[in-house]
Amino acid sequence: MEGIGIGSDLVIVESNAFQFPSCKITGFRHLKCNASKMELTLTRPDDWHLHLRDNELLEAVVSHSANHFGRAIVMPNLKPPITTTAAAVAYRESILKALPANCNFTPLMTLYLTDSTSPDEIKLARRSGVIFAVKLYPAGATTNSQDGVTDLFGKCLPVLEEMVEQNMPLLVHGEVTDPNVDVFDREKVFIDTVLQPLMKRLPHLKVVMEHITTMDAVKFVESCDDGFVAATVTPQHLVLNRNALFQGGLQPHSYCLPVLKRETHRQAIVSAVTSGSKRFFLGTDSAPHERKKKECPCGCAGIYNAPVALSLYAKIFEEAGALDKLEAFTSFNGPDFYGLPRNTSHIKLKKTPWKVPESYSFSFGDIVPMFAGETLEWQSFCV
Ligand SMILES: NC(=O)N[C@@H](CC(=O)O)C(=O)O
Ligand SMILES: [Zn+2]
Ligand SMILES: [Zn+2]
Repeated sequence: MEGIGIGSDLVIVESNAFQFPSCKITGFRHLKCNASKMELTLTRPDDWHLHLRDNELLEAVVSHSANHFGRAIVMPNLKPPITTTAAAVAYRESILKALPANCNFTPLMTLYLTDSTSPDEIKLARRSGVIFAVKLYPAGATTNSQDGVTDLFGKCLPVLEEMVEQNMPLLVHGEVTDPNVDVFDREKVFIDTVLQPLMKRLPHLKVVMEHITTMDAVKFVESCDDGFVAATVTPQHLVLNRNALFQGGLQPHSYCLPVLKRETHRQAIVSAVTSGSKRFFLGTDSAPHERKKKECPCGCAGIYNAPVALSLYAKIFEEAGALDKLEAFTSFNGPDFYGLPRNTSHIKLKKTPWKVPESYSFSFGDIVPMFAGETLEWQSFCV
């Protein structure tokens, strides 16, 4: 086979097999290389966990997601939360209104589960055609979760049974709220005390463990029956460990929930997503809060990563020598799990350094993105 040398670290060979220093990618049809740049063409990704907020914040942030993602599962933790089909339909309208012109972005709506959600509401949601999942926030677990569920097995079983009937996935913020449980152990304890019993009781309930942070979550997801349990993974839980919270001082813009964990957990999550398993897919959990609500004595949890997410996912897959598995993670595994068609349009990722803005300014204040002011290697472009 004849190879074209293009610098010290990359070689193209005519058989469509590429040699990387640490890996070999074969038959990856979209990878194009030239002397100094690497360029990937990917089926347009979707974001299976996104906070778009409402009003001026919605208008401020929506284009950062809509420019690069085809669809997004939109979280319902507004004030007040989106607990009814009617509210979700109205919220969807306001998202569509806030979109930039000529933008092909579809919000996939969710319902916020409460102790009093009725099985009829699930039927209505399914019939609406615009609601694709129901979100479980244990009451008090995270931002705007005060109206969440206090007793899943005691209060919500009829609703969960109806969700099985309707093939409606349950999305979980998987942390217990017991103040006696160490904050770093809350995901593991949730798996042991809620998710394991739930899957025993309702093995045909579709569940997405959102924003997983531990090797315990990886093991749990991998141990479940195929097609019923999956997980979303954020950029921050792939690129940062808990040291980032204290790097040179307290770092509010690295604070999210579930909180970052130790390095061994980060490595387990990287291995899981770059293994090519279909059970893991892209969910940014991009969660914008105004700067003054992050940089204050009691800062909100949530990282605004929409502008940098694709860049960081590409970096992780590249470092793992698994760029050939990136497209399944960003663009195939999610729609396949939800039973939706894959997108047909494409985006490009180019290895071209760019500087993340220090902040984004709006009339109401500013928002600081993840890795503000830093230089990242991959950039995404619409095609
Ligand atoms: N992830 C976060 O830290 N915050 C999210 C809520 C959530 O996803 O838990 C938010 O809405 O701000
Ligand atoms: Zn959450
Ligand atoms: Zn979230």
